Amino acid sequence: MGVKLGILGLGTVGTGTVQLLQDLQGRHPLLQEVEICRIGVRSPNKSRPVNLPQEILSGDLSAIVNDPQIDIIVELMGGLEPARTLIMTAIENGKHVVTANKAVISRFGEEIFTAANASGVYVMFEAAVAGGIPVIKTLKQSLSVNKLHSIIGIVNGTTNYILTRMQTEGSELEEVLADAQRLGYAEADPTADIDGLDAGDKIAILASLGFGERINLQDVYCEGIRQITKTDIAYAGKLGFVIKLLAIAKNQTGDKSQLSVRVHPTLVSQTHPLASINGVYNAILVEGEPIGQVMFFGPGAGAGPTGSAVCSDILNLVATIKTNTAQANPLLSCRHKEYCHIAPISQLVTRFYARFLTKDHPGVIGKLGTCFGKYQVSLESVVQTGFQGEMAEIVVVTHDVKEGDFRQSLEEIHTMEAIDSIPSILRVL
Ligand SMILES: NC(=O)c1ccc[n+]([C@@H]2O[C@H](COP(=O)([O-])OP(=O)(O)OC[C@H]3O[C@@H](n4cnc5c(N)ncnc54)[C@H](OP(=O)(O)O)[C@@H]3O)[C@@H](O)[C@H]2O)c1
Ligand SMILES: N[C@@H](CCO)C(=O)O
Ligand code: NA
Repeated sequence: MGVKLGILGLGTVGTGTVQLLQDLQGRHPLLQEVEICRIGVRSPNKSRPVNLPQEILSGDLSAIVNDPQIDIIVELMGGLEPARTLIMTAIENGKHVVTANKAVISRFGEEIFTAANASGVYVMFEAAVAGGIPVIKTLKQSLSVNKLHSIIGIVNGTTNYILTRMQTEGSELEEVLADAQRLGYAEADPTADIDGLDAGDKIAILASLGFGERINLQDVYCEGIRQITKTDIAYAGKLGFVIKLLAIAKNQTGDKSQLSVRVHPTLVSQTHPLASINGVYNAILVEGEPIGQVMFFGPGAGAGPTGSAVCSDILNLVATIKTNTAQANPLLSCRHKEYCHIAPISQLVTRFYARFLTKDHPGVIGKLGTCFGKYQVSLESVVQTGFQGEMAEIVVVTHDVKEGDFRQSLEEIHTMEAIDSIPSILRVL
């Protein structure tokens, strides 16, 4: 007997998944057991780039998750609702679930995985983070024998594409964004990508797998790339850095009480392995004991790569169904019980880059230095190269400092007569 799939959504990822399942030569033989039974879409009569019997397509998604014949529901529609309710119904009906939906998993993980464990089914989500890069199963299985120190990723292709082009062309964000939308790399509403929210969902998922407990999405600090200018990219370059939107989960103390989970644009040394990840590509650098550093690189989106991730989950489920064991496989099910304590961003210890516009008075750099000293901010470098109109431009890079102390020093600096403005404050890896 074949394993029967009900697929919800036949857009970019759904199409990539169906195309892979329709072309089985040279792939794992277990995929031959898979039978695409029903596909739910919004507009069943729309023309599609895949050949399917018309009767398979339906606009009644609820009927699919309630169909007793279906073994696995593959949710590839996106959005919070009705995706969440359909996933929950599928689980209650004893069906395994595969989803690419990072938004649903990062927000409703507790409800979904608790229900799945109670129903004795698995919810798989390899496609939800970094598309085709097999990072979910790797963190859950291969790397889970390590004690992790950090997970640092470029997990949003749209912003990496924009930052890469700003860097190579010396352009401003708006120009590149408009072009990226025209080329179909950025969505019509790019908010979730540009403001770091998509990367926030993804690092919440990776952190929960890497550090063994649930993450409350509200605790994840998210800062996007809207404020990045070509001026900062140029200064960063002169100082030996590139600017990347990094998603970081880091255990600052080793006892999980100081886990920091955050997304923000970051100055990355040009010699760091993540500095050379350009365009729409994703990469994730994991550091743990005893493995040391391991990095995954590849396509984070697109029909083929994401379809590959979805089908790898389907393959795992087919193998499980075919082995017919009543025991839950702890490497496939969710083991989380508690929520992680996440340190507030004010407790973060990091280096900073800051750019000041000041009056061109004697002694300004000295006054800045004195104020920094008062708040334990030690400077690694100070550069004054340019002018913006009448204003002198001063760029500093600090040594490691507690974010709360640094922000306090900036509050005082803001009140100085010689300081016009502080156009940018960025963290340095
Ligand atoms: N695109 C990527 O490269 C990528 C990468 C990683 C993860 N993901 C995730 O994969 C999921 C799907 O993304 P996608 O890019 O494939 O989306 P998409 O191209 O917009 O396709 C969505 C599909 O779902 C159907 N659909 C949406 N809402 C529906 C509703 N309320 N009722 C019935 N059908 C509905 C649409 O039907 P119609 O075709 O009839 O409109 C369409 O077939 C999302 O969770 C996304 O975050 C995408
Ligand atoms: N919008 C996402 C797609 C993959 O989740 C990105 O740009 O990486
Ligand atoms: Na993946």
